[in-house]
Amino acid sequence: MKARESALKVLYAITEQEAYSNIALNQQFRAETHTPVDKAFVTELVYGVVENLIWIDYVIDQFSTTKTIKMNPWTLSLLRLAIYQIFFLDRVPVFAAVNESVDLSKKYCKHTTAFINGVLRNILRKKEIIRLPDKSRDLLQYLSVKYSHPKWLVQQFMAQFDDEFTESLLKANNERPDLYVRVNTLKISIEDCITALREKGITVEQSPYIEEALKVKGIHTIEKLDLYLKGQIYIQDFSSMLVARIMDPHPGALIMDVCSAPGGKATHLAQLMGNQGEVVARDVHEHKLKLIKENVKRLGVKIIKTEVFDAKELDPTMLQRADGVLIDAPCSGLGIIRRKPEIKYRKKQEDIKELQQLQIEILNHGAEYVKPGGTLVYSTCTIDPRENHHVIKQFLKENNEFELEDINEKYKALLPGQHSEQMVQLYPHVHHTDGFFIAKLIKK
Ligand SMILES: C[S@@+](CC[C@H](N)C(=O)[O-])C[C@H]1O[C@@H](n2cnc3c(N)ncnc32)[C@H](O)[C@@H]1O
Repeated sequence: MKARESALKVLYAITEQEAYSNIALNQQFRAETHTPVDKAFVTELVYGVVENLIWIDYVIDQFSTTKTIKMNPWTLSLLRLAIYQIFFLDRVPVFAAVNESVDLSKKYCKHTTAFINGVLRNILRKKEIIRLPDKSRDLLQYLSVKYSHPKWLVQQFMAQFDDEFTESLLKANNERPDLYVRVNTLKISIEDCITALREKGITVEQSPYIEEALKVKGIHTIEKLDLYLKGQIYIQDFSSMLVARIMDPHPGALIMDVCSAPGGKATHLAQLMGNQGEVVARDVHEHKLKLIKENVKRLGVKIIKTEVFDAKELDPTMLQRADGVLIDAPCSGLGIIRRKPEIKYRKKQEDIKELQQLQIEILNHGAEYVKPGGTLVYSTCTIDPRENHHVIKQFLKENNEFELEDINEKYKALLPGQHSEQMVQLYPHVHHTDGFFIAKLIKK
């Protein structure tokens, strides 16, 4: 199958069947063989279209008599694919972008071939006259179309941040994130890992903040690398690595990770503990425990005990026993739009309130497992204060036996950028990491 056809199928799965971009791409690559260059092209097309969906539809709606909302999904996907290539990919000849969409329509939506051809040629003829909404008259509409974020989300960001900050954030959300791997020091030294990666022709930059965090460039499929298969590296964003570092567990400790699948932070905790002590890794979804177990095995971790457990329930057998409890809470994911661009179209305003309730409930139960003098770490991959600062403030109001530790003071050396509060909030456009939040509380 050719690259554009694969991209079309993945796009259809994302927009019509609620698939996640990364999972749908992996499934397509398992089903169809592509060269590394083609895989990179399919990935670029899929992410590019999803990131710019509102802008692309805005353009189509200006030139088509049938509006996008009423279009057959295959027709719409083919138009979106061609338009992304015409406007965003200089290296793709315009005729190739148009002809391939027209050709594919003969297989997927025969009755609209002439329509697709007509709309695309119309856009090509008049593309110089396309105008964004007027920024000075309607900033909200302008930002929503230009950076393809739904209006409610832009409005929410504008209420939380100033206009300049909001625009930089929206822009960064459409950029590709850096790829980080964590060196699994249970299996290889950092130096040897860097050397081995470089020998494969991979560009490696060691983080100045966390020594085991390596920024890597120039790899097509990291999962096929020998180092990966041998469990010497784990794919994990820098911001996620901060969590285990800030939990700062000692060898021999008992740590509970109550929302732990697929086990990124749990395995990092075990690594920092030198495989001594115990990490109880729980998740509510039984099928996700398999992912933790696979990672544990590959990484050579010996101290993780996996358990299915709903963190909304209280476990009376664990009360005040843990040295550390990690709540890496389910959240809106508004900090990882760069990785999963479909998040911005799927989340709804009302989801945030529901999530906040769940987060508070899980945090309250997790707190019960912390022994006096022990640690409670709360983290999310969102930038919404209602899921972050507000959750912690409410918790502290109701639990005066806990107090905030000043992460900024104690772990300054680990943190990129300037921070002015005890909790840490990272933003993609400021810190070049995922949007991420961490708070650390100590039980008196
Ligand atoms: C942010 S992810 C955890 C990522 C993980 N800590 C890591 O570093 O790999 C949140 C996890 O919480 C789990 N989850 C959601 N609701 C839960 C609940 N009520 N009890 C336990 N786990 C839950 C989800 O299945 C998901 O795996």
